Amino acid sequence: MAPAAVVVSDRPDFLVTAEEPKSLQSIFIRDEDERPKVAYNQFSKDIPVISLSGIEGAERGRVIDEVSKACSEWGLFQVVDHGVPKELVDSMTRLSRDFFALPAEEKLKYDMRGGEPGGFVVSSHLQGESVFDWRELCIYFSYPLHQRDYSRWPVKPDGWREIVEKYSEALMGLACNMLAIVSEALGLESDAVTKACVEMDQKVVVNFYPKCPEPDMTLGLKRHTDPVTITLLLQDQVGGLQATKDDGKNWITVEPIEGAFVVNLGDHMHYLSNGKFKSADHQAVVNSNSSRLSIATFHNPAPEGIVYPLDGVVKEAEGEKCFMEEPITYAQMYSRKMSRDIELARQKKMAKVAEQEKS
Ligand SMILES: O=C(O)CCC(=O)C(=O)O
Ligand SMILES: [Fe+2]
Repeated sequence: MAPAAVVVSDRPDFLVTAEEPKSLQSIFIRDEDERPKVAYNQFSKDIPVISLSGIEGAERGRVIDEVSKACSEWGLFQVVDHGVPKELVDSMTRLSRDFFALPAEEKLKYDMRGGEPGGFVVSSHLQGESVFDWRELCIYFSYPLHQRDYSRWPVKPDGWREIVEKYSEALMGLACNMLAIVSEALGLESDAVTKACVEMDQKVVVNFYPKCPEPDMTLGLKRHTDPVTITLLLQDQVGGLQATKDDGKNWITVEPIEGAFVVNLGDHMHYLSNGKFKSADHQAVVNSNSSRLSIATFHNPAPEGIVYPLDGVVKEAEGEKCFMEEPITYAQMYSRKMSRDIELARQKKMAKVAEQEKS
């Protein structure tokens, strides 16, 4: 039964109904070149798995070397022995699943389609998408603390709010530790990246990908790079996160590792490193056997934070050039990226219409 909510866009209210759909609505069908090329459960071991055990002591040098290599090649790696308590991760996962199992009416109390800061939405919180993603999501704007708006934090299931608070704090700690390692991997002081972020902003995005009737025709989350500095992603054991390091020619499915976080560098980090470190190029695929849960925790600078290669990264004496013409703010970087994405999608759609009219 459809919920009694005011539909303010053509975005569907929810994906999961009592009756599972037998086929995909056309709004979810991707062009052939965007569809999955590798199975959701054909796992690859190419993405490095790095143990953080001993990073405050004798192991720091090893971790820096491994992170440096992974960031130059993929902008992506997994970490284990990261110190985030297992019970916290387990509670966060269980309560997240419980949230998506709530009736649509309950989830839609936090409907984000009117542009509200946080809550529930289907497909994406971004405007202007021409094809929808096969996902439901719940977003928590968690940092800076003085901007936290608890009226957008779901009260159900019981106890989730408190767990999200603890989880977001633990992940802010891990993100700062990882950014210290990344700074050192660039040959800089450990606080170089966090200083460039001024005041760190954090968003916890809980992604739920229901079973999909025609998973080969669609994506759970289209190909993208995260705009942020660093993302910490927790995924369940189903599989579906895919990455490419050669502009989409070859894709791999990241092997789910119990209790690990996938660490993703975003565009901001790519710019700070003068392109030495990649912004991970990735997507999420879905399947018809089981639903999947992932929790992406994004960390980025304040809107006025400066996007420009960090002092000391560009080795001019070695003939290296700065690859940005001028510093811009993070807000500018973000809005340019969004307009570029929308423009590319528009051009693609027009080319497709022109092609159809010819034939
Ligand atoms: O679900 C996943 O594995 C990927 C999620 C992701 O890339 C994102 O939320 O930006
Ligand atoms: Fe992402």
